[in-house]
Amino acid sequence: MSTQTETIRRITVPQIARRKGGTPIVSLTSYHAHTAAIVDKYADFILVGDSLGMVMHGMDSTVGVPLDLMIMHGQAVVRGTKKALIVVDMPFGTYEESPNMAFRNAAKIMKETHCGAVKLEGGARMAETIRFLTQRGIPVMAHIGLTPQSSHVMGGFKTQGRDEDSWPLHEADAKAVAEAGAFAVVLEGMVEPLAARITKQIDIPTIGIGASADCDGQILVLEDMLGMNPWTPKFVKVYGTLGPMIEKAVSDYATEVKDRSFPSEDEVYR
Ligand SMILES: Nc1nc(=O)c2c([nH]1)NC[C@@H]1CN(c3ccc(C(=O)N[C@@H](CCC(=O)O)C(=O)O)cc3)CN21
Ligand SMILES: CC(C)C(=O)C(=O)O
Ligand SMILES: [Mg+2]
Repeated sequence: MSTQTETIRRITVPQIARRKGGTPIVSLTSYHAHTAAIVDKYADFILVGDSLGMVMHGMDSTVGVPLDLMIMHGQAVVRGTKKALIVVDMPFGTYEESPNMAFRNAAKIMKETHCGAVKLEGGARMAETIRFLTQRGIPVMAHIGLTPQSSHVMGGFKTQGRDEDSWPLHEADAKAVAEAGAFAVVLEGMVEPLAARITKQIDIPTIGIGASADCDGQILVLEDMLGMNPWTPKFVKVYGTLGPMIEKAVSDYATEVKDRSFPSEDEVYR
């Protein structure tokens, strides 16, 4: 059980906010208790991302992810960790309609998972909601640039800011979420110079994914950097080879079952 005191012992929202311009903030996603326990040793915050719909459940976008699924994975990650701040993504359709709706669903996520903050997608258009939530006790991480929940409007997962004429809009989004009280903002899938500019223009930490090394922190999807994802966008650096390792283990097992070398003396009861 995660008690209130344990929650306070974790890295806090103000501690993350104070990292602006300091040592880069380390973050990864996690959806699973045991892997989150490993990530917890190194990450400042862990995101239970709605990318779990695609990674864990084979969906082709994040649009179909239900709130209850986010809550179940959020609970798993909170149970498996003790140090990192846990941030849970609000899934599509649970916050856009009104600040009231957003508060109701964000409060449900926080009460049922004991996470420390929520994240939602959108810039200027979500500013009123971000202010409403933070003023009522719910810390909000914002997310601008490539916002996967809007992929149907954008026509896919498209890098943002390729046309310099669009930069003022992205800069206005960043300023609007900072001004509204977001404690940090994810900059996803935008050209490097735009992400670097935004990082200088606002006083909350920027967390980059497919953005810039000048961001105040970086995040990747854990399974992508572990080498478990068959498709990897350009911004992913693959640090591990879990896909091939799983394949080797499963194929060795299949061979040994068929030739009856598993189970051996060591794995049976006498
Ligand atoms: N496993 C996983 N990793 C992620 O980073 C991730 C998800 N899932 N699901 C939600 C979103 C979707 N994301 C994506 C998915 C694909 C591209 C992609 O294919 N990008 C192209 C660039 C296209 C362009 O430049 O317009 C690429 O080639 O990298 C980018 C972000 C990031 N998020
Ligand atoms: C990629 C990160 C920022 C995210 O929103 C997710 O994993 O859902
Ligand atoms: Mg997400």
